Amino acid sequence: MTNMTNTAQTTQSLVNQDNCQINQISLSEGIDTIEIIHSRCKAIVSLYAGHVLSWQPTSQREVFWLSEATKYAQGSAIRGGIPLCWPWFGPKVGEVNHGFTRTSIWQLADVSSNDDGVSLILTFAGESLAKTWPYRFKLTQTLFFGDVFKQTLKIDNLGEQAFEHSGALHSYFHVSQPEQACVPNLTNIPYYDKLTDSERCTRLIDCRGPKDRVYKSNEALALLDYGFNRKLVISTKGTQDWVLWNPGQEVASSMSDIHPRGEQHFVCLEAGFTKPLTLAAGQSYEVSQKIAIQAI
Ligand SMILES: O=P(O)(O)OC[C@H]1O[C@@H](O)[C@H](O)[C@@H](O)[C@@H]1O
Repeated sequence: MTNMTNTAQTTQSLVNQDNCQINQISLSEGIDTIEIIHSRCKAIVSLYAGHVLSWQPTSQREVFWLSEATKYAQGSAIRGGIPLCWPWFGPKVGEVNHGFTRTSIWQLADVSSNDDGVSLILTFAGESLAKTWPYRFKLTQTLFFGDVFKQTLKIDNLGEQAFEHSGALHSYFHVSQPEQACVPNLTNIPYYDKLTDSERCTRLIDCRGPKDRVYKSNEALALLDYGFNRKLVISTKGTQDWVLWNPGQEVASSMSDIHPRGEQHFVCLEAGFTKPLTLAAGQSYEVSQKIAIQAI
């Protein structure tokens, strides 16, 4: 968060209790963050992009990786945390990679806390926000930060025609080293390998990059980290696949928003529905993930 602290800030207190402080911090360029300090955890969420930046349960290491070189500026995607990819996953000619949601401003609709943690509700609605995607929609993101983390994205089609959409909860998990991290549940699961444009099924030994794979599984999985001696147990609803991505050293060093050697400390495990689904007029669709931490 080093490059956030240099920008002009004003702070508004939203909750001020013995076990919980929640502040809304306005950075320059119209970017606001919600900072949570609770007896169970600390967390930061950006209203720009509706983006979780940080979650650190008390007595644990940070769970999400966030680039020290990312920009906090309108029009730029934030590198790290949990970008929300929607209404499409991946590239689209003439449009922003992974959809406009991650470069749009969200509203804070509700904040609440109890002894277990903090819940936030964020919303983002619009119509015709992309040349190739002229539909009317509302997104409602519900977040819970405590000993566990829960995230639900509800998508409402508010228009009068069906639309196609795809997306992902694109989590960047903080790991000791990709070489020390593995996901046993993905071993022997068939995947589409974006790097070779081929369907494959190989043993997954560790998470070192370059890897860019769409696994055909939506089963709960565990990201084991033998350097940090912890296991992140991730379960989902409403998704179709898991995307495993780490750019590797060569590609990362050409990306201006990844700090030097930054790729040595994250593994992206994205809860996705990467193949387009049809959402009828007036209908809604939900994707969610829950993350718990266990020692190994
Ligand atoms: O640079 P972006 O748009 O944030 O995308 C990062 C990566 O996101 C992953 O989801 C994709 O599978 C990769 O192909 C892509 O490189």
